[in-house]
Amino acid sequence: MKDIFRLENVIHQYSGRTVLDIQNFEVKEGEALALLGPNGSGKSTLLRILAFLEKPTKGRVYYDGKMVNEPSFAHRREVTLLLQNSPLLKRSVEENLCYGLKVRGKTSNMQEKVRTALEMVGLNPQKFAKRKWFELSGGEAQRVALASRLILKPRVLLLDEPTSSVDSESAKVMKEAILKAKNQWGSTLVIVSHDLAWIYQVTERALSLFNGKLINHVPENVLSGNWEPRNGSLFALKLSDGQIIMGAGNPMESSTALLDPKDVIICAEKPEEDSALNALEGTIVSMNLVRDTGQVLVKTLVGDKTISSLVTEKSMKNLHLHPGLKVFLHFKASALKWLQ
Ligand SMILES: Nc1ncnc2c1ncn2[C@@H]1O[C@H](COP(=O)(O)OP(=O)(O)OP(=O)(O)O)[C@@H](O)[C@H]1O
Repeated sequence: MKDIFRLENVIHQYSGRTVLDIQNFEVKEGEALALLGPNGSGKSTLLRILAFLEKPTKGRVYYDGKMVNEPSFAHRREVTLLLQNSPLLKRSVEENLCYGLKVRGKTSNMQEKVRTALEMVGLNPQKFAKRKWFELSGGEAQRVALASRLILKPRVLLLDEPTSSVDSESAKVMKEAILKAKNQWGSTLVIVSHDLAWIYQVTERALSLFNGKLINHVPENVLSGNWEPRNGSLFALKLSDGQIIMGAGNPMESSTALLDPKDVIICAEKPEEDSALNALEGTIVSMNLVRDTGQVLVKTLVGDKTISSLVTEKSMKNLHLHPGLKVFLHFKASALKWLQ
């Protein structure tokens, strides 16, 4: 598969403050990529750069193998962005859907295309085509916004928190519509979402952003705070409930550690005391099946931190894990990796 996007040494700043710093980043044509990361880590900024709505302060952006200096109409008509609450035109549903086609001069068979696009997002065309923008629920409005992108059969569909303010039925229908676009037309998908269960059902690869940097392909635990030196090469981070996380290594200037969820083991009982091993007591707050892997991403609240662990479905059943359950998280101090 060829690269549809390639970014090289991209830096983006607002008022002199660097919010993105990406050395290399590629998106393959036809793939579905998840962009994860905490609030303010730069995900939306990266999507706006990919949508050619912003030009990075420094660095090179390649689209379809060619470096883009000044984005043209041709770029923008192939790449479309859907936001959390994408505004609709103050017109009927049908007119909203036709707008993009008209701008692109694709005015043949518009009625037919409107019908297909509405059906794709689970809205009955007879019921919805003539409705005004204010005669829709939040979920329906977002589905219309998605349909108005899908009708264009976009080469690239960028989605920024597409389901965060919709009902679960709309989220399910939107997932199916997006997958159809990928499977039928080969649309490339880049999706930002905090809904891990939803995003893992749509995407096949995930990258995480932290402080504007791409750090990993799995949802990492980011443990930041005041790491204090302890005996030997151990450092300690005190949590709000008095428990302490121990990390081994040399944090230097950095005060942020990454912990792979695969390295965090869930135990029902308190493990034996060992300074090189962490054993933290917490309460499970959520559990999501990770698509195709047979693993479950379990989030546990420990003091003021939420720590994710990946467990197999089998051990989930053996341990009778469920939200609300008190558990112990077990991981080696050496499992922490320091972000420089
Ligand atoms: N137009 C802007 N002007 C100034 N600062 C901005 C602008 N847009 C974003 N920022 C800042 O850039 C940083 C990255 O923001 P961005 O919205 O890309 O993060 P995000 O990961 O999408 O966050 P969230 O998940 O909360 O939407 C933040 O510190 C934000 O305040």
